[in-house]
Amino acid sequence: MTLEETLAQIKPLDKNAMDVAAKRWDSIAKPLHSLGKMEKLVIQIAGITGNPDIKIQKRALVAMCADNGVVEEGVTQTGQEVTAIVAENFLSGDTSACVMSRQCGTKVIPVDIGMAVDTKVSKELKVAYGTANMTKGPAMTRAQAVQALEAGIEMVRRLKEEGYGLLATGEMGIGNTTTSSAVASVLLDRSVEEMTGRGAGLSGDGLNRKINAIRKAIEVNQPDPKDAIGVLAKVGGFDIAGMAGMFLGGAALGVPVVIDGFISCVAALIAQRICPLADEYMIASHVSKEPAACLILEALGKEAVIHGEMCLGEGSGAVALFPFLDMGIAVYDSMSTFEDIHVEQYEELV
Ligand SMILES: O=C(O)c1ccc[n+]([C@@H]2O[C@H](COP(=O)([O-])O)[C@@H](O)[C@H]2O)c1
Ligand SMILES: Cc1cc2nc[nH]c2cc1C
Repeated sequence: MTLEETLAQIKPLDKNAMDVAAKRWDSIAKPLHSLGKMEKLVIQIAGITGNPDIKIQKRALVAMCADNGVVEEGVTQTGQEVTAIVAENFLSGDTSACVMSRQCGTKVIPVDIGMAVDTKVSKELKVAYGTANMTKGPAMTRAQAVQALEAGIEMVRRLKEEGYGLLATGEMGIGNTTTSSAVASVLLDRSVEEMTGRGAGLSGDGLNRKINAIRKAIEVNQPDPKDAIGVLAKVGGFDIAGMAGMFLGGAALGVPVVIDGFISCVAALIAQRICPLADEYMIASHVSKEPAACLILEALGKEAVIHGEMCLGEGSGAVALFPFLDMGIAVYDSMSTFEDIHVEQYEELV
């Protein structure tokens, strides 16, 4: 499915399905609205799928793995080779997000969307061998940005066909908090300092180098904030693009896609700027400890469930939401109603 075809398919949420789901919650024998965001998320999922009959779904975490040319500027705590090592560990089940996923019956699928080297991870959807150094010119071409968006859309299409009904976004890419801060600073029109944090554990000097590199990348590339694909191409990354594609694909195909941490939030923001209707289809999970994450969620109008001071990436925060969702869906699906237990509700006095 091309990007253009995908965007043409995105419609508002199914309000009828949401009304039926809200009524079902209100009939359940418990204080009204007392399961808070559990209730809201289940109603949102009914709107996304167009079906108020929600069952516990086959679910997957897609980890978009890519390298970022900007690491040449000394903006990270570890070397670029870590991307490939962790990406391969996704295959053997040996990353933190893999361990968490096993706890909640989630299949983990790493995708090489643009790593600098080839690994055992499938490179079927690979766009290029890493991005260019954005302090010297655009990170990628516009055509590559579209190709990476379409790779994300394609993952959602395939997984839906295989019966997956709930997807978590994840990523692995040394340097991707630098690109994410650059994109966030441009799209939200906020200062680079405010949007930049320590990523995967950067020291004081490193943080200054990171801020300067982002400033330089923005100065050299002059991204237009009104052109989200242009911003993505100039100062973004393939990992961000792949996740943004997943959000657009989820919106077009009626599949709930869960936002993870900072990098995933930036991808969600790009998807929303490409297609404003798409944000209704995104599910917020947690607020990353990276300083800009809460500002991006606010700009998206999303309230996360988990305030856990996590900032690991890989999709770890997104899968952490799954047990919460499972509990909500189980109550929604199987709990007795007021009528079942012969309890009368009084009319609300106005
Ligand atoms: O998801 C987050 O909020 C998050 C915040 C900080 C770091 N990370 C992870 O750390 C890596 C990027 O950090 P860095 O410092 O290399 O830009 C990347 O692989 C992410 O998965 C992830
Ligand atoms: C080991 C390691 C694992 C990661 N997972 C996500 N980002 C990461 C960064 C590092 C350094």
